[in-house]
Amino acid sequence: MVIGLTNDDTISAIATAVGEGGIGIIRLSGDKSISIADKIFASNAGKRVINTPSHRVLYGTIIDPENNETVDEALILVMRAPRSYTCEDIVEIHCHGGPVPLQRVLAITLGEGARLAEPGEFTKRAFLNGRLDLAQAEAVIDIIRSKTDASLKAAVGNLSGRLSEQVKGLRHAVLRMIAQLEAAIDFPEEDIEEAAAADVAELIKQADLQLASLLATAQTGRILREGLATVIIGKPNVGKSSLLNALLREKRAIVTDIPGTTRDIIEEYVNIRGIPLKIIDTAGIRETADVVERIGVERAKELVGQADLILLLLDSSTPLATEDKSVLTLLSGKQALVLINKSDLPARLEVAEVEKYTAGRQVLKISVTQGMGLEQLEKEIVNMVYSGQINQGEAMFVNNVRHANALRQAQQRLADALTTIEAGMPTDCIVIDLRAAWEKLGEITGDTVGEDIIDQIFTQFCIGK
Ligand SMILES: Nc1nc2c(c(=O)[nH]1)N(C=O)[C@@H](CNc1ccc(C(=O)N[C@@H](CCC(=O)O)C(=O)O)cc1)CN2
Ligand SMILES: Nc1nc2c(ncn2[C@@H]2O[C@H](COP(=O)(O)OP(=O)(O)OP(=O)(O)O)[C@@H](O)[C@H]2O)c(=O)[nH]1
Ligand SMILES: [Mg+2]
Repeated sequence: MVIGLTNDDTISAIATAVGEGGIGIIRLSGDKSISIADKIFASNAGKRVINTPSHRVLYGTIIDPENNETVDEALILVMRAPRSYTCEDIVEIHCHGGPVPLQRVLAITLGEGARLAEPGEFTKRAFLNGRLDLAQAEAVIDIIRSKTDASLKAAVGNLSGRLSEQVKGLRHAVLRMIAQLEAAIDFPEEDIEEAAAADVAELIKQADLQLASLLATAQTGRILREGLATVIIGKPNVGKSSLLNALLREKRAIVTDIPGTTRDIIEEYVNIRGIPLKIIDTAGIRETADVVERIGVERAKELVGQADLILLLLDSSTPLATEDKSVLTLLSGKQALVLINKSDLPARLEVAEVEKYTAGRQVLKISVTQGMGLEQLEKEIVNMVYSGQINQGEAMFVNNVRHANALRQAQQRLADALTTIEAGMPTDCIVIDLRAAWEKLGEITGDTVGEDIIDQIFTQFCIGK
């Protein structure tokens, strides 16, 4: 998509969700917002939009200028540049929240010279006009898409600039290192350059610590944003679908006592104590001649490869079968909890026996139908996600893969600079590595990032945001 330099246009879009709602909002941004609104709005008190100060509301009706027809009753909110979300003149038209009035009012604004906004264009303007940096703009979409209170909290922290501040601090530190080295180059004495390089080596180590502690939050941050990809596996009839239903607290998947009930995968989001789980119920894993079931089994095995967490179910009422052992081999290299289900029934399978095959992974006894052990299961999941992250309430999370990658690359560049120093290479070479680190960090805040990446980020937004 080409957006290019379209900042002169006045843009318009429906800002609220489609469908019926109490009220709905059409938002205009740009130089002509106020004059367009003035033309299509009649205030009950006889006031004019063009004379309305910033952050004031008028009450009246929207009139179609084509035929002077009254379209809807509305409130008009005026926010004048630069005191607005986009730093441009903004007018919001609050009308009744139905698709027909909203589309009609939108069409009227377009008829008066506004252009339909591209996805994310309001927030893109906020970024281009310097109200938000790129990481903050990305936090806006994370807020909209947040899945739990904890995800929301992480995103709101990023909108307020918590991550940006740290990144800016790091960039500043790298810039100071470059300045120190460049100043030393100008001295004829060799030992001044060497001393500067030794100072910078220390500073790099400090910056690396800060980067490492930021990156340590990335795994949890990604989970808060995208959900913990959790796959339930096990041989047929162990209670996988029952567990999904119990965690969801609704009867989502079909449960029967017939092995091979679940054929296709079922995917749902569930909120486990603030952690969003993308939970996937799979077909029971076994050798089978049934073509449909076999495809289901193959897909279950594939999903294991992509999962963050595996919940492997066994049946307490039967000894370990060959099928169980083959399912257990799938755990290799994965984070997993092993659950011995149906522990309400007479036990034929003990924890100690199972532990022979689980390579130190935790084994819990549960009964889905009796609700036994489910609380502990939820606690263990939370522990796994937050492990090592103390003080999570106030913590800042790198919740975005793009940011984590840029941080990792910056860290690599700093490591390169350190190697360069230790090899006694010329100061110019150190500066090249440091500059690369500085640029990588700038990609997070959008200070050093190409238009293609910017476009790619904002086109993921919804229209009207
Ligand atoms: N109706 C409505 N609700 C909304 C938004 C909106 O645009 N419209 N927002 C966005 O989508 C969010 C709020 N974001 C906003 C950010 C800045 C300004 C603003 O006018 N800022 C000025 C004025 C500050 C002041 O007077 O204190 C400024 O910063 O200069 C408004 C909303 C969430 N709720
Ligand atoms: N006694 C007892 N029965 C259970 C328990 N959990 C599930 N069941 C029963 O076990 C049977 C199979 O449950 P499902 O949830 O359909 O098992 P599944 O693993 O999804 O089975 P497939 O989809 O066929 O692979 C049902 O009759 C459940 O009611 C439990 O904790 N105790
Ligand atoms: Mg099932």
